[in-house]
Amino acid sequence: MIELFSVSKRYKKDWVVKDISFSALDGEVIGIIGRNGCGKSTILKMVAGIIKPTKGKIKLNSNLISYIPEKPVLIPELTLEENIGYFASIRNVSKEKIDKEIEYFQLSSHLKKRPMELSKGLQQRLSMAIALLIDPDIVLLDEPTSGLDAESKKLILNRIKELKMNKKTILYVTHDDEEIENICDKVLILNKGVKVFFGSVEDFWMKYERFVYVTLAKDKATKLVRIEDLKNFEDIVHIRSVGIREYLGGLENEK
Ligand SMILES: Nc1ncnc2c1ncn2[C@@H]1O[C@H](COP(=O)(O)OP(=O)(O)OP(=O)(O)O)[C@@H](O)[C@H]1O
Repeated sequence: MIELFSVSKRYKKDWVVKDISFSALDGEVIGIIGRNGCGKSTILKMVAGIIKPTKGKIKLNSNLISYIPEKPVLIPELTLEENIGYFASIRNVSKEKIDKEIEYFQLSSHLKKRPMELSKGLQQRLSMAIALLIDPDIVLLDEPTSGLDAESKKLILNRIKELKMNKKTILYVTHDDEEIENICDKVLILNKGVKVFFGSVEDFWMKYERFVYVTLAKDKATKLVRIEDLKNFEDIVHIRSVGIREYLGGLENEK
């Protein structure tokens, strides 16, 4: 469990996280959403204990925490096998657990390669494998699937679902609407360091008016339409939902 009580962070004169409170229960995935620079990574780093809040308090029910930053932290001189071995030796991890992670993330045919020789997807899979060696209770992920190939994405998302089933508490920074709908139980929406919304995806859509994109047969034009206004169109050939991020981006652009 993760609890934030009125947490704020200041860098020099700038408050980049302002008075944030929320809690994440065991077995919950909380999506952290917002534009670039709105304080998402700063929140993860404060929960991970890498940086300290300027104000407020963070309570965790376990100190078994894994933080997976957006860019994998690997030792360039070591092979994949040596990287895992090194991190496992610091944490006293069994050979059985190492083999399990290598197998899960399908890394066995790449053991002798150095990080530079691995694709972005394989580097991220290795980073996840290392992070999960300690069997953490709290997992903090910063856009783990951003820019990855489909196979790596699937492996990582399935593993997150499994962690959730095993009652781990997960904070998940994402820019991906589909992932928000598929794996997040709740979302924390930030704007310039301020909490705009915290609650379930369903509650978000109850609170904010829902729009969809429709394509009309007549001119094949795509229009943004309120759900309750759909009945006014007779020639719709395609409907696409508007995701949370897209929705928030649209609102900001309209201002
Ligand atoms: N060490 C630092 N010193 C000074 N300012 C910082 C530092 N780290 C982050 N910032 C600033 O704090 C703000 C929030 O940064 P943060 O990385 O938390 O945003 P983010 O929402 O994760 O952005 P992105 O989506 O681009 O990763 C930004 O304006 C950033 O420039």
